[in-house]
Amino acid sequence: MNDILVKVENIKKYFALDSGVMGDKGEVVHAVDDVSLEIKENETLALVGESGCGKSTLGRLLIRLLDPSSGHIYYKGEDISQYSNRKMRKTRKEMQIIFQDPFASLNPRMRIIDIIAEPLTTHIRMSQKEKKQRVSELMKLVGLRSEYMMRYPHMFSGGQRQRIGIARAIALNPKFIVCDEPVSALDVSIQSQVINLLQDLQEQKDLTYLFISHDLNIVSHISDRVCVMFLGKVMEIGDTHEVYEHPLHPYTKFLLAASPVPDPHLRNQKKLVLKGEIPSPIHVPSGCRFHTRCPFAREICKEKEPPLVTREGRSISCHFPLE
Ligand SMILES: Nc1ncnc2c1ncn2[C@@H]1O[C@H](COP(=O)(O)OP(=O)(O)OP(=O)(O)O)[C@@H](O)[C@H]1O
Repeated sequence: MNDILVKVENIKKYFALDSGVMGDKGEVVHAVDDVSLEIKENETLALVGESGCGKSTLGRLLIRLLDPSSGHIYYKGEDISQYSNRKMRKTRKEMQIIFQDPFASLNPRMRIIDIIAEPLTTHIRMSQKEKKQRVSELMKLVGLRSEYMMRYPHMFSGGQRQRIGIARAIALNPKFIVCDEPVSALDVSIQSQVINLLQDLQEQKDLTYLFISHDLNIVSHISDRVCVMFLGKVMEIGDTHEVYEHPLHPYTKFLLAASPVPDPHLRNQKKLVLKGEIPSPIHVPSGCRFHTRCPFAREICKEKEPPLVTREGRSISCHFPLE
């Protein structure tokens, strides 16, 4: 427990947009902009922030579904950021992803047995009997009846499809799973069942999760620590309950205040109203990139980017943290 499983150092992902029609210089989206963080073995680190702040891009970078523009990614202490596809093969078995949309992420023309067994058959040679056996075990593990393995995805509900996605993700006994908004496409009544399943599997199989979510209630329920991102950058990281009770970054406080939190103690927190719109990740503001929206911004915030400073397990990037 508490060994570092995944670590990123100064990771960046910039997307170059196509050049304009007049042949002018193409613009660059700063999707992930110099992020450093660690994920401990067996923990759930939640990644939160408004739409477009770079959560999915960061999740995909960590498991090398995307190549970083610069920076380093370490898995079990090894720098995998420049690994070739061939070299990634072994590591990739230990890293999986669960996607948001269980309708789009399952091939409608494939039977469930083939969907779940896909990662197995690409990595391991197995007979049809062994495949059936393993898929049957996996289906039981995620609460599905194995008699349904010859059916197609359209014959299942959203929650069941997400269970199929989860069975596929755990087929190779991974250690690290990026859960990218795994329940946000599901009915609220189904969400907690899938969350409980993820928690049970984590316990049984010693899994480590990066849990990407918009829903701060779910995050408070499932995560050990939370990382708050804004415009490609980390604003705050810390123990989830401590961050929820005493947010130190004005942006974290805003996110919590804007979210319907059932805890009456948190509900009474003073509301914080942000100015303006989220700036463009193409034209990132100078200094602290949050300054154009921050009600507490002063002159230095416009000029100097605050470093991410860690004290007593809490990291924060702000010139004037809240008391
Ligand atoms: N392939 C791409 N090409 C160009 N821009 C991209 C690409 N992928 C992502 N982006 C941009 O990078 C930024 C970060 O996107 P990302 O999907 O990582 O954010 P997010 O926080 O996961 O958002 P959401 O919660 O809406 O999924 C956005 O501005 C997005 O438009």
